[in-house]
Amino acid sequence: MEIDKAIRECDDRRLKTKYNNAIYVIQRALALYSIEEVAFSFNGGKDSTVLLHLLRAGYSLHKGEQSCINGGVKDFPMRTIYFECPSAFPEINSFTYDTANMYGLQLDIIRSDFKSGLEALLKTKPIRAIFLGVRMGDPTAVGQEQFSPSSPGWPPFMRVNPILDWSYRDVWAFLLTSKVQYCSLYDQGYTSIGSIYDTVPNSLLSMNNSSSSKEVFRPAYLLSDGRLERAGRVKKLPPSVSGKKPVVANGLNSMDLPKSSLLMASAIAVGDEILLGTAEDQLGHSLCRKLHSIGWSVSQTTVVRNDIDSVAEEVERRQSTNDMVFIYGGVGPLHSDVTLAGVAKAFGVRLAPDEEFEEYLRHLIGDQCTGDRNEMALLPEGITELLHHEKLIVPLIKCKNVIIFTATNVLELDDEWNCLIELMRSSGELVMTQPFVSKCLTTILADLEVAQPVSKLCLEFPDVYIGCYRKSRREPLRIYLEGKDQDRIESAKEALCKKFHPGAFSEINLS
Ligand SMILES: Cc1cc2nc3c(=O)[nH]c(=O)nc-3n(C[C@H](O)[C@H](O)[C@H](O)COP(=O)(O)O)c2cc1C
Ligand SMILES: Nc1ncnc2c1ncn2[C@@H]1O[C@H](COP(=O)(O)OP(=O)(O)OP(=O)(O)O)[C@@H](O)[C@H]1O
Ligand SMILES: [Mg+2]
Repeated sequence: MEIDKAIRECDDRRLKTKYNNAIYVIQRALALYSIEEVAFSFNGGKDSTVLLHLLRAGYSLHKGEQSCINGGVKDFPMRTIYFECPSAFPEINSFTYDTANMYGLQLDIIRSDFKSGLEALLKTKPIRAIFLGVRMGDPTAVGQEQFSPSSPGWPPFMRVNPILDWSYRDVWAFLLTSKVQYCSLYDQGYTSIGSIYDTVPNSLLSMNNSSSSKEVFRPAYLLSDGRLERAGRVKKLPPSVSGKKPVVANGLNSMDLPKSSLLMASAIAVGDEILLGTAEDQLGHSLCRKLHSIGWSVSQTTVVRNDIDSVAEEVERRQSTNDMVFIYGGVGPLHSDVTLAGVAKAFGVRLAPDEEFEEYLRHLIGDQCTGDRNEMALLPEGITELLHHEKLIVPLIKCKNVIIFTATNVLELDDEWNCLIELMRSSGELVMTQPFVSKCLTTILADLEVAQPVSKLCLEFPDVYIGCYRKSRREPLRIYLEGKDQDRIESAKEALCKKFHPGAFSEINLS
């Protein structure tokens, strides 16, 4: 079979791995279901074109035809479904029909929507499994495996996704290596094709020549960043206006929130080395100061082991009771780097290859990243948002209300924090509440003398945080008053002083 031969003879190791895995899925599906019971959902797009040739190769191998030199171009009896839509590009339509002709596909053309079309088809045909060219990163791929039963409410069939883990690069490596035809739109700058109403050529491929009136585009395979595959799709609204909620408690919108409201965060350090006493957690301290400086309260800082369940349990607990959770440590390619797996587990999702993140890593570490599988580019599926900032070489990772810092020291944290604040401020996602006001008083009075009056003061000023601490047993006691209302802090201070003889307290500046 010509496809199989072309891939096996090429020297792209990654492509071979992807090909072998896809062929394996196809062969297992063909072992499970008879050829009458399977169908191929083909729409002339690049992903389904890849799948067509994988299916031809897989079917041929399944039948033990490896020795067939010409590959039997028309020997592909699998039922092929095409949902034809009036808003499809004419080039897509003609490519679909021409391809069906060339390979002798038995085309079932359906002109209704996917669901009712499938309902009608499955009533008359014994179809039990449908092959799709869905890839991770496609909006519809979330939660799907290579074998995924159709969703509740859909007619029952198995969705088989042999190229689920293929990237944009993998798709083009396959199409170019196997030298098969693809829809002409991909040579005109289209990189992902929807309908005529929502798809334009990808401007990143524009060869903008001012002397020519018609814009010219380079072919799709020259798009170097697969993460920008959908840049030619009509833009969705930016996060701040697309209904995404700012990070605040109780489902309130930032606009509704009084500036004095208390927002709660917690920090999780992941590191056996901290628990072993080998290293110190300096980031937690720095993070508390930073959060405090923007008026946020920190409910807890914890240290957990480099263990998926420990991370998952802590994240699950904290994310449900805090407005935001910050986690650091345990991010990278080492055996102990399990933070992302823990976050994924906490939210009940799996880790999936993230093409966008993989491109960043590829630019950062180049060749070391071109393996068959890049573990570092696995991120919690469907809940991850990459926060890009020009000053960061890799974007920050945000999973719902959990921010994952990659910083390993305070200076790196400063950089990540500053970028985060800038980004979330401009998108309206982070509410900057009124900063805290504090006063610190010292006294040489004994603890026993101040104990009761200070307890009473706490009851009189429930909105003011009143704390006592010492730097050492020999030094004076420090009483700390903190809150968001300057006048209340002043009143609490006066009330405290009135309870003792004049001069019993003196105010010190802590900054
Ligand atoms: C053969 C086939 C099977 C599908 N099965 C399901 C399904 O089980 N559950 C579902 O929610 N959507 C299913 N869909 C719909 C797709 O997930 C998706 O909504 C559809 O491709 C629309 O994408 P678009 O809006 O980008 O055109 C199926 C589509 C096709 C073509
Ligand atoms: N109109 C359709 N008819 C039949 N199958 C379809 C249709 N639309 C989508 N599909 C199935 O869903 C898969 C995913 O569609 P998707 O648009 O992501 O990829 P594609 O169209 O193959 O390539 P591209 O991303 O370049 O548009 C297709 O490969 C195909 O299997
Ligand atoms: Mg498409």
